[in-house]
Amino acid sequence: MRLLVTGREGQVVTALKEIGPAAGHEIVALGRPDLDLADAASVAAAVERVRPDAVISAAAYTAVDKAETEPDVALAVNATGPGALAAAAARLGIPVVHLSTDYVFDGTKPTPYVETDPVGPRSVYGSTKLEGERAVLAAQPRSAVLRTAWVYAPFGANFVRTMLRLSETMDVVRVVADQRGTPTSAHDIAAAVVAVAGNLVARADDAALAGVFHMTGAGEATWADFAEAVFAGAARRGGKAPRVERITTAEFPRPAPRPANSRLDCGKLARTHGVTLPDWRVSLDAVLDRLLA
Ligand SMILES: NC(=O)C1=CN([C@@H]2O[C@H](COP(=O)(O)OP(=O)(O)OC[C@H]3O[C@@H](n4cnc5c(N)ncnc54)[C@H](OP(=O)(O)O)[C@@H]3O)[C@@H](O)[C@H]2O)C=CC1
Ligand SMILES: Cc1cn([C@H]2C[C@H](O)[C@@H](COP(=O)(O)OP(=O)(O)O[C@H]3O[C@@H](C)C(=O)[C@@H](O)[C@H]3O)O2)c(=O)[nH]c1=O
Ligand SMILES: [Mg+2]
Repeated sequence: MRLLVTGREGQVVTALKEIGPAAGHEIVALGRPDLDLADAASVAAAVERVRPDAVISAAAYTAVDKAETEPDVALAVNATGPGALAAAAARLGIPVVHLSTDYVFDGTKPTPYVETDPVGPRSVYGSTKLEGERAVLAAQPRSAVLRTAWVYAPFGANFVRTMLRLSETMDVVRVVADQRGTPTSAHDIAAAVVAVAGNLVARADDAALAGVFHMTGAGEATWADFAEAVFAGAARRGGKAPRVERITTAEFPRPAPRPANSRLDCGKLARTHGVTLPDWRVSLDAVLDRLLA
């Protein structure tokens, strides 16, 4: 397949550029200024120029706290732009795989979220991503919206690299222990996105392949558990392992609220697309190997 991916340096787009060609796929990654999600005309022109087999909507305004003071930019990038992307895909008759987030939920459910649970975003980032889901599915119903969470990679801005950076100078790192979710590797996402796109292209008449799906690593953790696993992995490779001080969300105030429960039930994706992501601890090990080898 020839896949047009939005963004150039993001975690998921970079992982797609790494794994796509080896699997026989051409990855055309386009970002600003050639494809600017805040400029709908540039988005449509890019899709028409590349004429891909499917579009992967991986770019987003992901700075969760900064979005609180830039709601207009976040809405343009996370919703209006993806809507224009999906409209252009619909005109060419090609499917869209669009990435979304656990932050569409309020986090009050005591058990993992399923796709039919009511949404209730508590942040500008979450509400603009929800608008993006709706814009994509309205413009091109033959789309798969994949909600993932807690994404990390050997590159880019993510929690694993933040923790390793803090470990250089700190003996104790304070990390919230009352938000629960599942870390998800960008490379696992990339492989899953290719599989889902392949299904949508190969079985264009199968409406069950479209819609909203949850897609995270397997297992669960708090951010404090995640930090401890990063430090334990660093220690096994001869690096520094600060102590994690487990704190509450109230003890770590930030502009945007985060959901207390970010766990996503991924059964629908497994049943419909045959896609299951590995346990988060296994994938973390592979990323630490690359970062600390
Ligand atoms: N990071 C996470 O923890 C999570 C992410 N997601 C979702 O997964 C997807 C991938 O996230 P991730 O790879 O981590 O994202 P990153 O934050 O690593 O990268 C964001 C990407 O978006 C691009 N971008 C930002 N603004 C624009 C714009 N105006 N026009 C075109 N491109 C733009 C950036 O471009 P450039 O390369 O030029 O800077 C970059 O490639 C996103 O949809 C995100 O909402 C969901 C759950 C968790
Ligand atoms: C750096 C740091 C963070 N934290 C907490 C804050 C927060 O609750 C949690 C994670 O911090 P982050 O800044 O990585 O969180 P955040 O940017 O909110 O991560 C989110 O990004 C968006 C794009 C998503 O879609 C989500 O799935 C999620 O991955 O850890 C600590 O407790 N101690 C620390 O030293
Ligand atoms: Mg962040």
